[in-house]
Amino acid sequence: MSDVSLPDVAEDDLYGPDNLPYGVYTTDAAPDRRRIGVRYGSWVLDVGAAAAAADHPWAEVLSAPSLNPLLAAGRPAWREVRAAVRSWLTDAARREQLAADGLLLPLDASVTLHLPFEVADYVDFYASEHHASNLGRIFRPDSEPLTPNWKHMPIGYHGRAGTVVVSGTPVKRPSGQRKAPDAPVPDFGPSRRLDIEAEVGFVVGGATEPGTAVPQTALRDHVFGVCLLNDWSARDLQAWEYVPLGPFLGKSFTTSVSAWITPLDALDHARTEPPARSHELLPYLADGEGSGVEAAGLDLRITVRLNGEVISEPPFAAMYWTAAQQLAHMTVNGATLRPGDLFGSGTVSGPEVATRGCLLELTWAGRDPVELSTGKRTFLEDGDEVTLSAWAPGPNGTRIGLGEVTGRITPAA
Ligand SMILES: O=C(O)/C=C/C(=O)CC(=O)CC(=O)O
Ligand SMILES: [Ca+2]
Ligand SMILES: [Mg+2]
Repeated sequence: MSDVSLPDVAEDDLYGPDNLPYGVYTTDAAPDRRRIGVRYGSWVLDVGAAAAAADHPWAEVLSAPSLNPLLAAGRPAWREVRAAVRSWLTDAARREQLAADGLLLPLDASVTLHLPFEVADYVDFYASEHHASNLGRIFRPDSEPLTPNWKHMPIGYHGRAGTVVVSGTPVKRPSGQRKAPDAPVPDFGPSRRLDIEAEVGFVVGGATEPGTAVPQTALRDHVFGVCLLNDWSARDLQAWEYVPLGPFLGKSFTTSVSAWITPLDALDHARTEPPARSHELLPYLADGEGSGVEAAGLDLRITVRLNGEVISEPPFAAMYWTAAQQLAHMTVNGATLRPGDLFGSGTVSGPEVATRGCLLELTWAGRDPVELSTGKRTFLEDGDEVTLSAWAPGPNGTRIGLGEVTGRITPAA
């Protein structure tokens, strides 16, 4: 008889057998040995060691210190590994054996989670009509809220892959050029308008050759899974620098992602129709019948907490552009994909105030502070902690947890 407590999950666990997200962890006993883990309830499976013990064909890829080799292996590998892990973890005797062998460990303080993949290229989109209209009104009050291109293509920019960090990493307040609208010249100093952006990140695998356009129908061949993403944004730096090339230093200092990557295959019950289109789309972006991709929208329910208090609940189902359209658009010019590419959805904002995904919108540029039990907030103060969490509908009324991404603001140097 083994003396380990039985690893099991309740039916309503956010991390049951229909979820099985991937992460990378170390233990206090082996702090230098990064391993790929699959989360099962409040347990983590050492999937490389479990696959090696089972002589699984993808054992070598699963024994890497990051998810990149698995991302490179492509969809057939993702499916085979997911099916194998599911079969191991839904077999109670096998689970008990894995725990007895030390391959299924409690997710406790002795386990440290790391950035699960090396980020190749990072792109951030701007796909919520509510967010884009609100930002247009705030940043460009004398123009139409949406630019003329907005409903014809998913607008995006290339971000800084090297500053993507895992949940829990402190976020140092950036310094830079700030210029108030009525000031004659800019000054330099710590951002006074530090903000969040609640987003969903899409993790890409399966490389392409230069010159290849990836159609929407290939979404599942290239999107391995989703994470939560906070695109920390210094609004004062951004407002002064962004004309005419777009966001730069105001967003490149830190981008935080959740430690667990939920496979796209775990989100089948969350698929939804995107909103109705008011403009006819070019064929490579057409949805519904024209695209061959049914229901590429996703019903993910996000919660934003500031110092533990809920300040917003952005609905991902309200996004105008889908991940399939974003993937098709970012490769339509023949740009390659690399394993580890990451694209952000853009800030997720719904139609109501309490569903807006950033403080700039929630407070209308500081005019209407958010009320916390500890006082009012316009933008973030040093010591503030922001946590995004989310879940999606799963089979039979269950919920699929998308983990959380958290970060605390530390003072500028
Ligand atoms: O409209 C602008 O000038 C700027 C918009 C953003 O800050 C958007 C951005 O990072 C994209 C997004 O998250 O939706
Ligand atoms: Ca953003
Ligand atoms: Mg960023």
